[in-house]
Amino acid sequence: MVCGTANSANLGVTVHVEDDRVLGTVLLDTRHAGAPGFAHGGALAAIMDDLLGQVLIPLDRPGVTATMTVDFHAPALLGRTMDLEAWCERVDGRKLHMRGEIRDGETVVASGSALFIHVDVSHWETSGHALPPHWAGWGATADSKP
Ligand SMILES: CCCCCCCCCCCC(=O)SCCNC(=O)CCNC(=O)[C@H](O)C(C)(C)COP(=O)(O)OP(=O)(O)OC[C@H]1O[C@@H](n2cnc3c(N)ncnc32)[C@H](O)[C@@H]1OP(=O)(O)O
Repeated sequence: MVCGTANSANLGVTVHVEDDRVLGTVLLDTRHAGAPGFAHGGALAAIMDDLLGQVLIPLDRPGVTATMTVDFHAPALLGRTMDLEAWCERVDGRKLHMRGEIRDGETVVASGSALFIHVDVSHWETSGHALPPHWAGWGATADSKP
């Protein structure tokens, strides 16, 4: 619902990995409004959750959000391309401490911190839906990492 290109109702987030960081952009419009002209905080929170979750890829650890805090520092205007950045601050066993920012130019519009928990890929098999083929073996070597 945030970045999936197969979903025409996605929020239009695009991301890529550079070294151990996730960088990206998003351009919100009237579909994502809270107050007129301003992005809904829930849309920003969804973007933050997904952005922080993308850090699982360079970490090579499958995981899920256990808890997340989003601080809203400045109003997010619709119709502006905002920059996204996220990284892993600390790994403590299965606990993955993620941080990220949504910025409009030099202004940090929102910052986020989350605890993700490293899970086995089998965590998602309980839904009965097929997993993406490229998830097979994901994180198999993660436990041997520092
Ligand atoms: C190509 C790929 C693309 C991938 C790109 C993906 C992008 C999308 C990202 C979206 C991410 C999501 O929205 S994920 C969807 C939303 N999240 C969920 O559905 C998660 C639902 N919750 C759970 O399934 C479970 O509660 C888990 C897995 C989080 C934890 O259960 P568990 O495995 O049994 O582990 P458990 O023993 O309870 O907890 C392990 C340790 O974490 C701590 N812990 C657990 N929960 C919390 C918590 N809320 N706050 C503080 N601490 C916590 C425990 O105290 C414990 O610490 P200690 O005693 O060891 O010290």
